[in-house]
Amino acid sequence: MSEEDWESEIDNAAVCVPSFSNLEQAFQDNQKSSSSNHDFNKNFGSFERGFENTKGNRSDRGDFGRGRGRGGYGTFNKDWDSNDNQESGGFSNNKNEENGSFGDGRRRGFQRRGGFDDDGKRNGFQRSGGFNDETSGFGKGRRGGRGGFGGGDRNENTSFTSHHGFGNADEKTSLTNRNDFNEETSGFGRGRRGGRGGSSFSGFGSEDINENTFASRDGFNNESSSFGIGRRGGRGGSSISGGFRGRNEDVGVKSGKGQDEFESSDQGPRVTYVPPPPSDNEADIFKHYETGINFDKYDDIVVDVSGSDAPPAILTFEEAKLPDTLARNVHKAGYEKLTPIQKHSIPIVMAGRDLMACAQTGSGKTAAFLLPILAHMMANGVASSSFHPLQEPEAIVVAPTRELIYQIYLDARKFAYGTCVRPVVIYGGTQTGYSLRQISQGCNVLCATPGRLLDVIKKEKIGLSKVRYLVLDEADRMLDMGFKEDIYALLHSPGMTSTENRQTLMFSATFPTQIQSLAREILKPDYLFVVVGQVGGACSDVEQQVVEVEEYGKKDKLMEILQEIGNERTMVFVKTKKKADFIATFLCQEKIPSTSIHGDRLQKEREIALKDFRTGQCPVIVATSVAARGLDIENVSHVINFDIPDDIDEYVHRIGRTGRCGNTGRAISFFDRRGDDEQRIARSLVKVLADAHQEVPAWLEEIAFSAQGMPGFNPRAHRFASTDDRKRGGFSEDQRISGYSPSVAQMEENWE
Ligand SMILES: Nc1ncnc2c1ncn2[C@@H]1O[C@H](COP(=O)(O)OP(=O)(O)OP(=O)(O)O)[C@@H](O)[C@H]1O
Repeated sequence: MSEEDWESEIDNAAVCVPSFSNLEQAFQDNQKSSSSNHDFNKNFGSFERGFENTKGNRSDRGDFGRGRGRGGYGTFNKDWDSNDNQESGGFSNNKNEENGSFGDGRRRGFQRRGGFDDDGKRNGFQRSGGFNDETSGFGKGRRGGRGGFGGGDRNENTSFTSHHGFGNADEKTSLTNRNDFNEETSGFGRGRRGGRGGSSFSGFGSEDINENTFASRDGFNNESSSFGIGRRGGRGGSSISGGFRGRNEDVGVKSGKGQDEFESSDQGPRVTYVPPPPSDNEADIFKHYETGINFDKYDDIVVDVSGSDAPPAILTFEEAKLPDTLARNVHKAGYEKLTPIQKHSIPIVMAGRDLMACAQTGSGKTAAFLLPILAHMMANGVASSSFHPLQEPEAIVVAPTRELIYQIYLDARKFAYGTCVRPVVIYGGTQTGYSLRQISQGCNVLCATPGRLLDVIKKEKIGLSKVRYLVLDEADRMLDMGFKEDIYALLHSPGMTSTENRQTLMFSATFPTQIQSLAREILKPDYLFVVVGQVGGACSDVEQQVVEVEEYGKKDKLMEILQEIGNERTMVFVKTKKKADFIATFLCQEKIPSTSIHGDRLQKEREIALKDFRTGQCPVIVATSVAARGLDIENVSHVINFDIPDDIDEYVHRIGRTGRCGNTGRAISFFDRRGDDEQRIARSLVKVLADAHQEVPAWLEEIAFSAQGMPGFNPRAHRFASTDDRKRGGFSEDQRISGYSPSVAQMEENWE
């Protein structure tokens, strides 16, 4: 069979899989019994898609991978769907023995060597070689052909029996070690090594299944496709929790260095996810939430504009003299009054100046750059772009996360509604072909994550010679480690307009002085710097509270707070991806409908998670730093820092997910005085609290004071430029004294 044939093989395989009706029933029961599991069922929907037309009795024969006597992808027999896997061995051997699949031990199946056999309860998938030995697996491993439910010694101590797993929930044997499952072993169809296929099966079975069952998936599927088809990942395999994973679907992280926010088409499996198109309904396009009681108080915030010949601020939208359609759209979006950053940025951008702008979270920075760009483009008679394989946009907006760039795109689309300006969004985790199709249909304003942008430039689908506006949103992040290289690559891409011939605009709520000097290199020398309030200051509408909790007491404290909060929308930030899954799962078990978002989740899952959070289906989302910046979600009443970030800017962005647009919010941060991050951040935290007129606990002040002796702590460093760094001769004290280092949270999210 040729390479290409695998796809059809897997398609056909769908017909041959066993019946999941019992299982489905179990899931449905499950859904009824617990409100926390709806996502699982949603995922199950996808799963069905992958295995549609299943024929009941074929299960006896296994063969997810459709025959060839290779065991294929195994069998789901009655033990499976009755959630008895642990007790009875789950994938009991009888039916499968003959057929490979889950049976027939050593070389092919699950039993004998542990896995789902009679020892299931004791061993789960573990100990004696995981599911199989090196060559077997659900079918067979690399040498054996297809399948590869994984295996290998690494599975030791890694069982599969938790809420994420096959069987009944069992905290003790939960999936916290799930990643071990894969490393260097085949693991459920760990593609390249694992042969063809396999499955992740995360979240089959018990009543504890819920949205977070996905958690194990990535562990299993890393570098593979598993149940998908996967170029590298071998052929086939499944990601049941995430639905069918097609060929070469994204697994998120670019290996080695780099951001999790994008993937390069050169590396790793190809992505097939095509996001659903946004609604075309006008009411949906202009849907917005109300400004809060403190919106008018924005006017009291001190604004500092530095640089020469700054144009005067405008006070009203009328003064902006926006083209009629744009003005109408602004009105329809519910914008009646300008925020301070808009008052200053709009005339500056319209005057053709470069800009570095810093204003508190949730104060309308997106419109502050989109409106003048669109107005300018319209006033200059932008040509309606039409189909062409190479597009040359007039404006490019770059942001560090997929969800954020999508949000910016929606804003651009809203403001450009009914005009000939066509915004397009492209981002990692989605099919490249889809991005290219979107671009080729016409593109005036390109919103992109950096990796995907470089990709399409390299493919010569985007030309840069007409770029008049380049926006870096969350600019400090974009110039920080991880993204900096890409931004420089963008700036030096062939055909890119020179600094003199374009306007470069940078926006953020934080701007460490070190980054300001980097930023200067890509701005015109006469750029203007607008600071609303204090650079890096927290949003004044967020009530901040720091609670001392030791690590082991955090879960209980979280429960206590969430029970108090009730159904209000809450974001819980943790330090690692694994912890995000773990906490979300824990909350679901405690009957608090929760979801999670982090860089190891598939893009589709990330979008579903966010949607569930936005709609209130899951009022709690547990997130890593991937969700810290920019996300604008209505009615987030609380942010809880389960783990304190090790970087004060990260803290400011995280708590800025609440208290937006004049609304009030509350942030509660757990502080374990023995933690390194806590020691590192203590002093800056005290300053942020004090600056925002929040209560600073005495014990925190004490810790901050004693933190001076901590390694890595720089007592003279202050990260709070009150204004333009040029005023201090271009170098900050902390820059001179110590090098800038990225936050550990960023490292975890981006580099892991
Ligand atoms: N002038 C305005 N009138 C009413 N609502 C506005 C106005 N400007 C912005 N908004 C709304 O305020 C919310 C926050 O705006 P936006 O997301 O642009 O904030 P931001 O400053 O970019 O925040 P962050 O720093 O977190 O990225 C959005 O819902 C936006 O639609």
